[in-house]
Amino acid sequence: MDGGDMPPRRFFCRKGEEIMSAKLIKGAEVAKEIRAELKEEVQRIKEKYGVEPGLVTILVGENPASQSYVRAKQKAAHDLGFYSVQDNQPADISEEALLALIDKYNKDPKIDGILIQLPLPKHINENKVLYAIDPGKDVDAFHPFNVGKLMIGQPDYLPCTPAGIQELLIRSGTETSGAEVVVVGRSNIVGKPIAVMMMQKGPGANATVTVCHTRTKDVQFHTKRADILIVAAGVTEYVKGDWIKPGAVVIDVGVNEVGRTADGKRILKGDVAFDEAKEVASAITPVPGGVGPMTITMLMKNTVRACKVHNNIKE
Ligand SMILES: Nc1nc(=O)c2c([nH]1)NC[C@@H]1CN(c3ccc(C(=O)N[C@@H](CCC(=O)O)C(=O)O)cc3)C=[N+]21
Repeated sequence: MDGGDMPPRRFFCRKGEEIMSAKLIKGAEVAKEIRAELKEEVQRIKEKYGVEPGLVTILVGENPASQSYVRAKQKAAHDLGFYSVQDNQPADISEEALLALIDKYNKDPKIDGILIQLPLPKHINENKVLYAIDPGKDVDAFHPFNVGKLMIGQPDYLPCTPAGIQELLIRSGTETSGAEVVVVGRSNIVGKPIAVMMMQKGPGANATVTVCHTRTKDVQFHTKRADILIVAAGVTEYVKGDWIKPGAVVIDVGVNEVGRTADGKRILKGDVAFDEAKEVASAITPVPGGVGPMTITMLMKNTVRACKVHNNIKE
């Protein structure tokens, strides 16, 4: 699926210096490993304590991409043996009714994690909704309380996509301490939190971080200096091969649907021009099969953690 099992192509870049095609950081495989670990943990918790992690995913409206993400989250929760609820609401649900729904799940002892799929319809104030989630059930870690705790290096929950990225860096053996990390994108969901996480103390971090965004004067100047380049720009194939320092590790957070196959499957491309980048980087995440599956896995991990906290399970 991630097209990565071709023999490495070799070519010569500078005098006699052999460059190989980049190693693929296969998020889909790492995600599978972690889910297998989580599944065992869920089993153990069920047997020993008689409780199961409970996750509700709330989807407002009928955006096809959102539907497909929510389906993937539900499937993952089901596969791990969670108690999982899919709550679909019409696009014209009032903000008041949505807040009431959140309150219901805040009070539901079977529910450990509440995920409200973003984006929400325009008539609903996203901030108001995110504030309404009980921070202890905020498995996305989007509530300002959890954002604040992350900022001071005391997170209860890590935001899922940044957590997945950090896990991939750790498991691929990438040295982060003292590394020049360049993040392209400043969203609240990816760019800002991953920048904060990479500069904290601790494993998979201790980096020097630069954040580029739409008002950055010379993005390439920065990306060319990166030992680790994290791209969450939301623009298809934005970063070209010659923007990358030879030997850099490239994390592509983009998920851009560029079309559909004859049988209706989504054709996805990242925010990095993969074919060029893989000839320059030492390691790179593919799209699909890179960061995306890790995001969902970290959501599962947060939900298991929430279940343990809610049931006073200390192991
Ligand atoms: N409250 C909230 N939490 C989120 O975590 C959240 C959200 N809203 N809104 C949208 C974004 C996007 N997102 C993705 C998750 C998994 C894949 C994923 O698994 N992608 C697969 C491909 C899936 C496909 O084929 O469509 C892959 O990259 O291999 C992608 C994107 C979570 N988000």
